[in-house]
Amino acid sequence: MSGSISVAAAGDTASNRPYSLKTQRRANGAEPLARFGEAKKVLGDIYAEINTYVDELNGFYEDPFHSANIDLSTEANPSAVVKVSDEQRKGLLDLSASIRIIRETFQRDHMKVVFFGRTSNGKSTTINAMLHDKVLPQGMGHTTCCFLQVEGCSEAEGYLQRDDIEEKLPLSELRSYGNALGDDDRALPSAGGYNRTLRVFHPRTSSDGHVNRLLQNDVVIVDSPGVDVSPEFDSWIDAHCLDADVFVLVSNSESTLTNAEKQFFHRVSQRLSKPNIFVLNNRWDASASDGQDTANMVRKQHEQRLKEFLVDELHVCTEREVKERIYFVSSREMLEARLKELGKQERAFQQEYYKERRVEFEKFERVFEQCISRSAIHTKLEAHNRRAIEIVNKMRENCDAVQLAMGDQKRDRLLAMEESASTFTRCRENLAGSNKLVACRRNVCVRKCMSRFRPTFLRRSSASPSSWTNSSVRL
Ligand SMILES: Nc1nc2c(ncn2[C@@H]2O[C@H](COP(=O)(O)OP(=O)(O)OP(=O)(O)O)[C@@H](O)[C@H]2O)c(=O)[nH]1
Repeated sequence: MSGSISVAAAGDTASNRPYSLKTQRRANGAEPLARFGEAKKVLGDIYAEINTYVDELNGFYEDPFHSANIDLSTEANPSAVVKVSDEQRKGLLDLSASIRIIRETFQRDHMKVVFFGRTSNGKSTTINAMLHDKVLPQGMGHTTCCFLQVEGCSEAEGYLQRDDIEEKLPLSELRSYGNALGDDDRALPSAGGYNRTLRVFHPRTSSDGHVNRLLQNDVVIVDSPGVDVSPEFDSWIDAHCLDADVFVLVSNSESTLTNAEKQFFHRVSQRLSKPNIFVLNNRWDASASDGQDTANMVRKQHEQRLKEFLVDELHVCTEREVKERIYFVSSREMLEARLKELGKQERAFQQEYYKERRVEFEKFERVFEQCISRSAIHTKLEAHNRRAIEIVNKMRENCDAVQLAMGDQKRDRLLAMEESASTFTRCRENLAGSNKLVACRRNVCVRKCMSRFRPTFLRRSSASPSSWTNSSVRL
């Protein structure tokens, strides 16, 4: 999948496409996570532009003559003025409503990764290592008691939000609400079991100016209660996984995958088509004490079993792809090293061969970032891209229908005008004929009058005028 987003219509050449993400990415050398934001921005611009056209068209449909600077006050019969049909106007209003909803929806779109695994395998520690900060509570025993969803916020101070109340809670209460080992009874799963969500809003940029790359780039990270604490897999998947782009199974490299972990991912792969699953064999620092040979044998055994699980059982990746999906890491070492580098702690836990594990953790992060960005663009933004093309096509159909209807109306009017013109010509000819007839009749009449009254007139006119007074002319 290229990640190239374009609403250019078929037939457009690559050179005249205004929105080629590939070109933009090449120009600014953007890293994988940034591509999602770029794609989102480009789509936002596209939808804003489409919206302008829809508004403009709407203005025209409402009052076509105003748009064309035609003064209707001089129109003899305004009710006969050409109008856009209700159907087309409604069609356009519907498009406008869809654009508004899509713009609102995709502003909320993000890249989402969900971490699963058995209690104490190190899910929270891994998330903290990836965030370069101790955001989530971590520790021995069963700690995470509900789904903790970490998101970026622009505020300087982070906050919490429960799924049942809107009120923002201070970040300092995370231990009370999200941690089964909390020191009071406010831990979340009172109703709704482990399926509850506590949203953890963490500043994208910390007070010391450190930019959190994942949160900065719209990545939402979900930590889950251990898969061994509850069998509510289906409801977990429905509530938290249907929009997930990537799943990370944090397993314990000191043991083997448990049935609960396998079952969970069987359910996931049944409900989602080809989910992107990464497996982190965590606590790999423990292998350092066993010597390299033993570590290599254990690693091979894990790799073989995990390959069978992902490729042969779940069918979620190929034999080639699986190499990029399995990692042997120590999240604790990684977290502590990063905290030390940021000056947040003095000493860092490190075992022999730490550097190899660090390289592997960083490789996981790189591949993970490429995968989540590609998946989110593909599943989330491409749907909006397709919808944008649909909307443009519908607008075009709508305009075509209006143009056709107006063409029909114009033709009818031309026909009516031609008919009126020929009636007018006929009337003028009739009038000219009538004038001739009247003139002719008048002449006949005059002649008749003359022939009848002329002798009398001449006779009288030859007599003296005094004789006229006592006599009258009889007609
Ligand atoms: N040695 C070692 N310890 C680790 C590693 N990762 C995590 N731990 C420790 O394991 C304990 C449990 O880690 P968490 O991150 O809380 O485990 P979790 O999977 O989130 O556990 P729950 O929240 O209870 O489900 C903590 O004491 C961590 O310090 C690791 O890579 N190596």
